[in-house]
Amino acid sequence: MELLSSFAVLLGGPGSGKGTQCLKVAETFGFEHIGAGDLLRKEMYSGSENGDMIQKLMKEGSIAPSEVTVKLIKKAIESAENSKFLIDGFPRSEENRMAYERIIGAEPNFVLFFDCPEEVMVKRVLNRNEGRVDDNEHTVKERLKVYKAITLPVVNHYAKKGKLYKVDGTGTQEEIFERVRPIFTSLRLST
Ligand SMILES: Nc1ncnc2c1ncn2[C@@H]1O[C@H](COP(=O)(O)OP(=O)(O)OP(=O)(O)O)[C@@H](O)[C@H]1O
Ligand SMILES: O=c1ccn([C@@H]2O[C@H](COP(=O)(O)O)[C@@H](O)[C@H]2O)c(=O)[nH]1
Repeated sequence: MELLSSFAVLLGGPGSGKGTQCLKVAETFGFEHIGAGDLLRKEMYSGSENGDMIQKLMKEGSIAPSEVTVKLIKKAIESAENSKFLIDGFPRSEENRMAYERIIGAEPNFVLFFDCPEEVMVKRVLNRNEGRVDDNEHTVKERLKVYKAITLPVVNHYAKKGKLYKVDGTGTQEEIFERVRPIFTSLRLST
């Protein structure tokens, strides 16, 4: 897709801090932040025909069909004025990744992976207090199972390709951003 000049992906478990760090990167380095979960939540509340299906999957901690998520991401890329994108929380499965590569025709320049202990991630999710349908003890446990079985293979794929930057996801938001900042500074992605 010609609209993409730089394309970074942020992955990590539930509550690892992807969304929080994406906002800081977007503001500091001028990227367009595309949150896959945010797009799905918007679709869920829009009254679309997929709304009930998305809500059910989110409550279960499962992953939405690739065509649905890729279509939403494609639309967000096409309607953005920016050509530098941060994709937050996608691809979540090898199937997601392959669908994205087939439909959008692009691979990320690099991938940040937030490495965070489970107990820290669970605590953050349960304290989030944003009224999300998946911020409860049952769903976070299911999300962790999905993350380990289905998302970590994607992380390993990018590691094998030499595209993965592993970031310690513990500490304060500011401490984590000071680990993220040099990665974006040193890569000097095109504008
Ligand atoms: N370093 C941090 N220390 C304490 N709390 C944090 C930190 N980073 C983020 N949080 C808080 O933890 C919660 C989860 O963070 P965030 O939404 O960024 O994670 P995420 O990886 O995008 O999660 P999810 O995949 O569930 O959407 C939020 O309430 C956020 O404000
Ligand atoms: O690519 C994606 C991204 C998200 N989901 C579903 O949404 C929730 C919450 O996602 P966040 O990125 O943490 O906001 C996730 O557990 C999935 O149910 C998805 O299906 N595909």
